Amino acid sequence: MSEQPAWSKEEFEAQLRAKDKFYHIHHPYHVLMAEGKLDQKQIQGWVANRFYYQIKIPVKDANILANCPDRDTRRHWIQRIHDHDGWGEDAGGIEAWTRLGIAVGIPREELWSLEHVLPGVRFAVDAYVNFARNAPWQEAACSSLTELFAPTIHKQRLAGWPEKYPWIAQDGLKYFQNRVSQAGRDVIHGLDITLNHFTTRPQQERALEILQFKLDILWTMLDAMWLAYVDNKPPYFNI
Ligand SMILES: O=C(O)c1cc(C(=O)O)c2c(n1)C(=O)C(=O)c1cc(C(=O)O)[nH]c1-2
Repeated sequence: MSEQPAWSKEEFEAQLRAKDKFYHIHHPYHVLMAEGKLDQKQIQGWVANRFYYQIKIPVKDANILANCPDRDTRRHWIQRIHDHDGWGEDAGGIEAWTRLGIAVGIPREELWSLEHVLPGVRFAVDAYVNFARNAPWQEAACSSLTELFAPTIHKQRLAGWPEKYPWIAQDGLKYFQNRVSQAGRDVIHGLDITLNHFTTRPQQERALEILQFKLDILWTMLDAMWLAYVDNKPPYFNI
């Protein structure tokens, strides 16, 4: 069978964007969160587990930099590390997430101890870091494209939480505020790399698989949290 013709860049981008139906915004844990139906323990569980994702994102990006021989790309990509680790006066996203933790009632030391991180969440996040370490840098860049869908989810929290979770101090939501513009900027660069690197139809289909892999990571993190904090069945609960 002969190879299918490549999609145009517009069609390829549309195929990538069509993956939004698998975004974790549709996961039942997220749906409950958006509806204001999570209790404090369940919000805390999410914040404490997502912290592991937050601290690994710059490690993931450092792996992409380490694999990338193109200076111009590195000059752009390094911004992501500054966004999370902080730079100069800006304390960065990890610190903003720590403030979110404090706002939901998790002391800084407790959050940073990682004591609440579930094995399933750790495995999923580590799979993302390992992928970035081992894959060609363009594939790793492509895997960040779930950020196409992230501004919507951050805006949903900013719009809904003050009314649905009035016990969370407004200061805690700053992380989401910062990410709306940062994610928008990241996506322009990530999309540019992806649309120009994956040019044949099999390569474009490979890009869709990579994006699905990343969607699976985000979804699987929430599966682990659902079992632990909604079904009250954390690992070894029955021993
Ligand atoms: O809160 C979210 O739902 C969400 C999702 C994602 C994502 O889609 O990967 C990211 C973020 N937040 C985020 O804050 C963030 O910094 C980020 C970086 C990346 C990435 O893959 O490089 N994804 C995301």
